[in-house]
Amino acid sequence: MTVPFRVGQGFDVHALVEGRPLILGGVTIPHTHGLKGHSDADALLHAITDALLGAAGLGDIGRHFPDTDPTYKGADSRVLLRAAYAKVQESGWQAVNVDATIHAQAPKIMPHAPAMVANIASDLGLPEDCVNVKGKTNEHLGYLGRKEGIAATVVVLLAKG
Ligand SMILES: Nc1ccn([C@@H]2O[C@H](COP(=O)(O)O)[C@@H](O)[C@H]2O)c(=O)n1
Ligand SMILES: C[C@@]1(CO)OP(=O)(O)OP(=O)(O)OC[C@H]1O
Repeated sequence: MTVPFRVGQGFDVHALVEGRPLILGGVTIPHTHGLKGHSDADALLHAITDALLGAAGLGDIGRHFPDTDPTYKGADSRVLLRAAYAKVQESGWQAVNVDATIHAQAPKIMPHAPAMVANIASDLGLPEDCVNVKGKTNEHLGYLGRKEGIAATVVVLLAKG
C-alpha cells in the first residue's frame, strides 16, 4: 500500500562553550556562550535535517555530512539543510509543516523565533505559517537545566510529490 504521508522526528544537542557564536535556526543570538560542533553547531537546523531525512527513509545528517569530513568544518547548517531537503525532494517527498522546540535554560528563544521561522521557511520553500519554533527551559533540571548545552526536538510531515 502506498501511503501519501510520512512523519519524521529529529533530535540534536550541542554543548555550550565560551568563545563560540550561538546560532540557532540560522540566527546569531547574542549570548555569553555558543554551541560547540564541527559545523556551526546549529542544533535546531540539525534536528530539522534529521527529521526530514528520517521521514524520507534517507538515514541521518551524519550519513550525508560526516563530521570527519573537513568539507563541513565550520559549515553553515542552512546549506546542509537545503542540500538534505534537495535529496528528500529527489526521492519524491515535499515538506508540509515543521514543528520544533528548542530546549534552552537560557537565553530566551521566542524573541528570535520569527527570524528562525523566516530562514527555515525560505530554505524549505514553505509558507511561514507551516513552520513553528518554540522555546522551553528545562526547569533547571539536568545538563540542559545547568546550561551545559542546548537541544532541539522536531517533528515534520512529508507529503508525496
Ligand atoms: N529558552 C527559552 C525558554 C522559554 N521561553 C518562553 O518561556 C515560556 C515558558 O517556558 P517554560 O520552560 O518555563 O515552560 C515558553 O513557553 C516560551 O515562550 C523562551 O522564549 N526561551
Ligand atoms: C553537522 C555535522 C557535520 O559538520 O557536524 P556537527 O556540527 O558536529 O553536528 P552533529 O549534529 O553532531 O552531527 C552532524 C555532523 O555530521
